[in-house]
Amino acid sequence: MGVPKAELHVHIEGTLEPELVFDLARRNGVPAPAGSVEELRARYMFTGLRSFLDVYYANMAVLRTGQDFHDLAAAYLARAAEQGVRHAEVFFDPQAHLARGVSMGAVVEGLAGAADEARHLGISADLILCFLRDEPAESAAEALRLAEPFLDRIVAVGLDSAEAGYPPAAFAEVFATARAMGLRAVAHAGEEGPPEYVREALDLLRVERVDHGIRSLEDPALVARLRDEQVPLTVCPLSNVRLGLVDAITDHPLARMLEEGLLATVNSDDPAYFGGYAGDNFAAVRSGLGLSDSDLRLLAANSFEASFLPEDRKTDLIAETTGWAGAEG
Ligand code: HPA
Ligand SMILES: [Zn+2]
Repeated sequence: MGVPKAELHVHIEGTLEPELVFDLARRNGVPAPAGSVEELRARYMFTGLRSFLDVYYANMAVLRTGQDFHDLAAAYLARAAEQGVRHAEVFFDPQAHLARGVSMGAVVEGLAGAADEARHLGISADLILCFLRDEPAESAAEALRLAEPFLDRIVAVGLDSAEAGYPPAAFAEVFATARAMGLRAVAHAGEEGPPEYVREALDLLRVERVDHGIRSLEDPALVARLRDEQVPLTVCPLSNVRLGLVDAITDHPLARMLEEGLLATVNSDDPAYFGGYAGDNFAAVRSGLGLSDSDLRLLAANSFEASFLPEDRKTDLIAETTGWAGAEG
């Protein structure tokens, strides 16, 4: 089960396991992207973010109906709950689905329905609408407009997809609109993009968390700011290794981030593609970096602290991490 934790960086489309790709292709009468589950899984050798995204967008073409989004989220939430996730803030990429003729309502209501049902498993979930940074800002604004009837089911906006060459600045206006609607804000920055993109996300998008942020370590002044302001960073260790951004789990900068006093959390990103869910990422950094049980408790407490949960629920969940008996317990 592992330490009780929140997952703050998971793309629901990145939880689409190969078996479900084939089930949904059959159910919807659309072509499967490969001849077999094994053949599809064998393609999961990535040379960088772009090479991963090509497979990720191709596979999600099997998602057509509200039921599909429901089933996708139900499967993820059940697996996350098994690994000790008590709360998840889940990204979704509506522009990718709207482009295939799937409605915003089908996506949001499918995902939100599964979240409601998963409460009996002891896990809560909120949705984060992500804009695709390699699409024009007008397309992001249109997605936000289409989401307006569903804002009671969405906690925040985010920014994802190919990062290098797509700085946050272009999305300042749509983020301002989203914040004026009462949504919180996060953005991927400093995954493959430079530290300057992290500054832009903070200063121009006014985000409350930075997703990834690992390249911030290249800039000591930025590290000092992230520490002083206790800006949460949603780090995804197995993702960074599988995309070649970090050579090996034993070299992952998470340990240094903790030493620097940064508010780091551990997350799975796209667990169907990168070799594991939230608990698997905790286990990987524990053995790969030699983290102690008290480091794991700190990472788990950070995850609740950095969440968009109400303060009273944060306090209760942080108390659960303190009471956790440890990996051997
Ligand atoms: O790791 C990621 N980075 C950016 N965009 C993404 N969309 C899904 N996963 C990712
Ligand atoms: Zn991500």
